[in-house]
Amino acid sequence: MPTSPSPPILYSFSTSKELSDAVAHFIVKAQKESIEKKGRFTVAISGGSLPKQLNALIGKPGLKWDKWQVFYADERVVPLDHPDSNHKLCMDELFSKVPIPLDNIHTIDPSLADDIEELSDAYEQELIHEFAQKDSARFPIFDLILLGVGPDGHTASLFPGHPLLTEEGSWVAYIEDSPKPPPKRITLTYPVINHAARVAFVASGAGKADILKTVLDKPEEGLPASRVRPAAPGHLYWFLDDAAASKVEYPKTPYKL
Ligand SMILES: O=C(O)[C@H](O)[C@@H](O)[C@H](O)[C@H](O)COP(=O)(O)O
Repeated sequence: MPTSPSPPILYSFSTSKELSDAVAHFIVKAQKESIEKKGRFTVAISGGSLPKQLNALIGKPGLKWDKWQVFYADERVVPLDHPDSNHKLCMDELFSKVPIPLDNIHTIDPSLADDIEELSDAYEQELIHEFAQKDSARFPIFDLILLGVGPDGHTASLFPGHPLLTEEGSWVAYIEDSPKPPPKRITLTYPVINHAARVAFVASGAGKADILKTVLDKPEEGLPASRVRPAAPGHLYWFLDDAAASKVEYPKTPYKL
């Protein structure tokens, strides 16, 4: 049974190249451990600036792309080739440049867009198909969930003050009033995020400095990103650049490549 969360581990890097290289190194290591244990690597990825920051994975040795099972931590309810689609973004930035079998990338079904509840349930079924039969767990245990953080402290499509923050049963939930456009989205819920083996936030730039100070130094304020606390044996990692980390007092750990 999961127990109380271990403290977050914060890394900060002086350049965006060092940040991307460390994130790639971390992912290779997580992938290796997961494949050794279970023969597969289950990952959930957010949108925003994150997919671009994964570019150090392109051409990196040691990656077993055929063992990856990729889901989206959140997705905008738009066609898969729409400029707002997180899937399109991830394809453009990463997946079209690496030998991952397309069947291993689990997208929403935009043909259900007229009924967002059905679309969200169908995505939950996609997760159940991957996880429930194999791990028979109440919630899926992702090997890695990669998240960003927005200027209001949101993460995935979990926004401050939204009723979704208290969702306890569903694996996937939908929102139709996202303050960040586009308004219709689906998102993994906290029970899923907080059951993961590893959750890693990646954020960069001085524009994130104030919100990261609140998220990391004042978790009691309960911003959505502060509520990400994977239960033991899960771990939470923050990969920042020095500009983003400039106001944070939470102690940094040196990253060992
Ligand atoms: O689809 C989305 O909108 C994202 O998943 C969202 O949660 C994102 O990760 C943050 O808004 C940070 O975005 P940036 O990295 O672009 O600041």
